[in-house]
Amino acid sequence: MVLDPPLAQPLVGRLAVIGIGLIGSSILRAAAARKLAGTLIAYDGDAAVRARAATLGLADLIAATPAEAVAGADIVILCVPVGAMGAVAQAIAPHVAPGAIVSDVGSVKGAVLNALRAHLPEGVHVIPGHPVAGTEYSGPDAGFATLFQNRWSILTPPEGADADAVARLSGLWSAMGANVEIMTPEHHDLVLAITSHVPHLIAYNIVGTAADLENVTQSEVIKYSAGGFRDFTRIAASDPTMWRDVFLNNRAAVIEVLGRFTEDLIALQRAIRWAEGDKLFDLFTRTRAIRRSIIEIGQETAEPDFGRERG
Ligand SMILES: NC(=O)C1=CN([C@@H]2O[C@H](COP(=O)(O)OP(=O)(O)OC[C@H]3O[C@@H](n4cnc5c(N)ncnc54)[C@H](O)[C@@H]3O)[C@@H](O)[C@H]2O)C=CC1
Ligand SMILES: O=C(O)C(=O)Cc1ccc(O)cc1
Repeated sequence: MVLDPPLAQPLVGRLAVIGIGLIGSSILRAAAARKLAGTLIAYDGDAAVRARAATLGLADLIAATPAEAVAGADIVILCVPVGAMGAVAQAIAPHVAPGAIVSDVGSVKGAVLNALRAHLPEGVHVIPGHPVAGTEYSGPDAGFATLFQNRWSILTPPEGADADAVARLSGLWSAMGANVEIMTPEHHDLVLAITSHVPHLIAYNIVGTAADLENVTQSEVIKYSAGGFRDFTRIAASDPTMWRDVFLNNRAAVIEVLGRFTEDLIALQRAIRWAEGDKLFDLFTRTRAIRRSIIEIGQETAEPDFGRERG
């Protein structure tokens, strides 16, 4: 996958990224590759990450404090775990210029909007966002410039948000290759509960169950793990802090979806008990069609290659 060529004129004067992990470093790489900002500034709470980001040349300036990072910034994007958004918003609040945009990339939107609005002053445009793109890897080395190419980036502006600010943020994501969609935080959190959060929970659960069984079967779980289980282990290798925070901050939607999921699972269990092959066959036929339609609209490659496609 290739990025479009650099812009003749940057879209943003100063772009500040707080949290230089997988997503933050991918934004920095994409913005640098396409010259989307006059100046790129980055800050991370971990000194070792700041040092690594400097070695990798990820920004024009690696700030020593959150205050230094956001001073004079036109757009600030918080790329920290969902549970850390409030503390970062509080730390930057006195230093963000009026009229600046503060956004984020968190996987949950309702709780993050509340956390940001609780701390940031009125004159700052709070426009939460979520690029629906990632891998099971973390840290500044894991990012890559093409991560957002042909992926959705969802913005969840609060009611009455400044239309020009939303357009500027949307333009930045488009320039990084993303397709931008706008929705309410509540809708986002319900949709992502079924498409991302509960699937991750299922992966964590099945790998945990298999690991417990392994005590009984003495390594056979690993030895004979076929394609399906291996795919689950990839997802279950995702960052524990990030995913703990996702579940703690999207509890209502996850519990709602889990309720539906367990009902459907029990129905499958019953079909197996009573040897109702038609029921199983019908469901598997429907789900196969869903997978094929996802491939057709280009949101997935036939062979997943997350994390291998660095550029
Ligand atoms: N990993 C993924 O596939 C995706 C993650 N997201 C969201 O992006 C956000 C970041 O995730 P990743 O980049 O994967 O995580 P990461 O673990 O790679 O990076 C997070 C960085 O934030 C820093 N950090 C933590 N607390 C901080 C604080 N209080 N102040 C300053 N820096 C702090 C950490 O030191 C770390 O370098 C999360 O909110 C996550 O929900 C969104 C889409 C995909
Ligand atoms: O690695 C995968 O399969 C993912 O699902 C990545 C991912 C993780 C969290 C998000 O909020 C969005 C994308």
